[in-house]
Amino acid sequence: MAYLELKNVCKTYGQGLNTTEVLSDINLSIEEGEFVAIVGFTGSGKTTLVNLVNGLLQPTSGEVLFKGELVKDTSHERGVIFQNYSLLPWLTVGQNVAMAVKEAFPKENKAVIQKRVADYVEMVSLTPAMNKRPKELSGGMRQRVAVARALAMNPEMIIMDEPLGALDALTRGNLQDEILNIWTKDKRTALLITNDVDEGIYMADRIIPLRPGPKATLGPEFKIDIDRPRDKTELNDNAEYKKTRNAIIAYLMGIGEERKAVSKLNYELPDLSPKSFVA
Ligand SMILES: Nc1ncnc2c1ncn2[C@@H]1O[C@H](COP(=O)(O)OP(=O)(O)OP(=O)(O)O)[C@@H](O)[C@H]1O
Repeated sequence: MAYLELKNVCKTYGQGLNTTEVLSDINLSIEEGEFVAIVGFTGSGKTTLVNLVNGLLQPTSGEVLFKGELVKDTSHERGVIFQNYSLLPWLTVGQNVAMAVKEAFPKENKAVIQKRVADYVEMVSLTPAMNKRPKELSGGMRQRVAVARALAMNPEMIIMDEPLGALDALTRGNLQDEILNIWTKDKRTALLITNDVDEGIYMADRIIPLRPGPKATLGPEFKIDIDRPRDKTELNDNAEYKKTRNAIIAYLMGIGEERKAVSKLNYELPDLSPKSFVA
């Protein structure tokens, strides 16, 4: 049995003449312990997909199953790191993280909760900002609080909706490593939505493109056959990395060209710029 399974999932917004089928016939199967990345075009329905997996949205048709059960609601078994950091503005950094930890561990005593909060705030290097409110933080700092908050809840499955997009390269690299550490150490399952092909190759076991909508659907999967732990500095010279990256980019560029030929809409490609990783 797959750990997470999407079977023929379609999602439509609007009614009558204003109906748009955003996602069409999505089939996805993720095994326990896997790390899967979905690379998608801007506006293709990535957040809709995350919300279906998370339980915030229900499919118009088809099924989303988590450990064999229909996903009907959100659950802290599936922790989501959203791209828009969604912190409570009247709570400090520590209080924002503590609220989530208390929800996930309602029976734990105050000292255990405080220790967990301190550990995760430290993990994202925000201990000096522990007592600050979101409006006193930069966008990147807020995003780091959102990462700490989601991971501190110890979710069985980590779902990430372009979580690191707003961050500078160094912070982004550090958080990628922290997320990978937690995924490895705690044997988690992860679904990463990203527009950064290199981030997908560095982190995932498989990359699956989400073709642009309307009626976005998943493309063929690309397996990332590179041993772990992966070394960012060595990746640039790794033949498998180059081969996989080229294949994914050729596929995405092909879709871009195909779409341009049939539509005047300008689709924004995922980030394909050549990259040197920051060690
Ligand atoms: N609640 C809604 N009602 C109507 N249309 C919606 C709703 N939510 C999203 N859409 C539309 O569905 C499409 C996909 O949106 P979604 O946010 O899932 O895409 P995305 O790939 O996450 O976008 P981005 O890359 O900009 O974050 C867009 O055209 C959007 O306008």
